[in-house]
Amino acid sequence: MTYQLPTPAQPLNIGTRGSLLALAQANEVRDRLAQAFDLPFEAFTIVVIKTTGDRIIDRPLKEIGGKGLFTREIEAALLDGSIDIAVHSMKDMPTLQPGGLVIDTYLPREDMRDAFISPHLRSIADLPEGAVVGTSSLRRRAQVKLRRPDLEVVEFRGNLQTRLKKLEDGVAEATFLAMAGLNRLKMDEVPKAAVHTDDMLPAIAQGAIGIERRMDDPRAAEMLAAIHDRKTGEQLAAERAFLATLDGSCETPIAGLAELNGTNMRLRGQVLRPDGSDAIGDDVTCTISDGAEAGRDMARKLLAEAGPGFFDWRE
Ligand SMILES: NCc1[nH]cc(CCC(=O)O)c1CC(=O)O
Repeated sequence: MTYQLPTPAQPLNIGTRGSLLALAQANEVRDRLAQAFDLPFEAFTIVVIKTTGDRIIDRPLKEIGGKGLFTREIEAALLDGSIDIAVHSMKDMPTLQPGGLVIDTYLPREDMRDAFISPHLRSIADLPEGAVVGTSSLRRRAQVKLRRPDLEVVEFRGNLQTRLKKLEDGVAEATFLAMAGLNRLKMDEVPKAAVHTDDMLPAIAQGAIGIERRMDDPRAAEMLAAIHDRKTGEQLAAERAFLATLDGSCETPIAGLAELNGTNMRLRGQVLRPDGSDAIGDDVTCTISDGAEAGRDMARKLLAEAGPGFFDWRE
């Protein structure tokens, strides 16, 4: 280490949102850094930052709109120096960071699959004709309707506990959550079944934690390099290149997953009409170092196939 390591008197400030999942993720980053540099926990402070997305909980995300709903305030804190690093669910991160900030560190990826959550049923196929499913995710809504046009999808926002309560109250028969979140929170008692990626291709970067820092902070760069997971970085390079070229906003149902096999990468991508009436997908294999290029190529191919108006609502 070339730089002065943090100490309890001058701790490294770790910024995060305040949800249970966000805190678990920030704690994991602190634990890994403490371990890697043999530092006491007191050499790190976890700074909770409330974002616009956390503040507005009574409206669908797509209505509030705009990218970076869950990141703007955290990135401002990085830029003004009140925090040194920020921990994010990469699924929620825009593909571009504000000038002066960079994300180039990832923890080992958790289970990237979606979980089917229902007190009594095990899979989408088990749902009776016309059953109600809750989700706030445009991707999951479109994927469910694609597979089962008979199902009714209702808006389901709020944290994990809120959603589980809604299931208990019978507001819906089932919902979906990321396996990663359930695993990180050790919510073993939640009635869940992992959905095969052939049945529901996950969101870009689902299950991956990324760490953002100032570009001109060599100490943070050197510390983070010690806990970086190269394989997750390679997967996300391809997935996020795919997303960036699609220019996906939170209003476009997009799915994608890169998987590594030796020196090869299998990349799958999917774009869907928001009402689930149509979907276009692709599945390619390339060498890992070509992943980002494969992601961009796939995006261009799917966009050409989709044509203009593909993402428009059609009620
Ligand atoms: N959009 C919310 C969000 N962002 C990250 C996760 C789960 C953890 C992850 O994918 O890393 C979730 C909740 C969910 O989809 O169940």
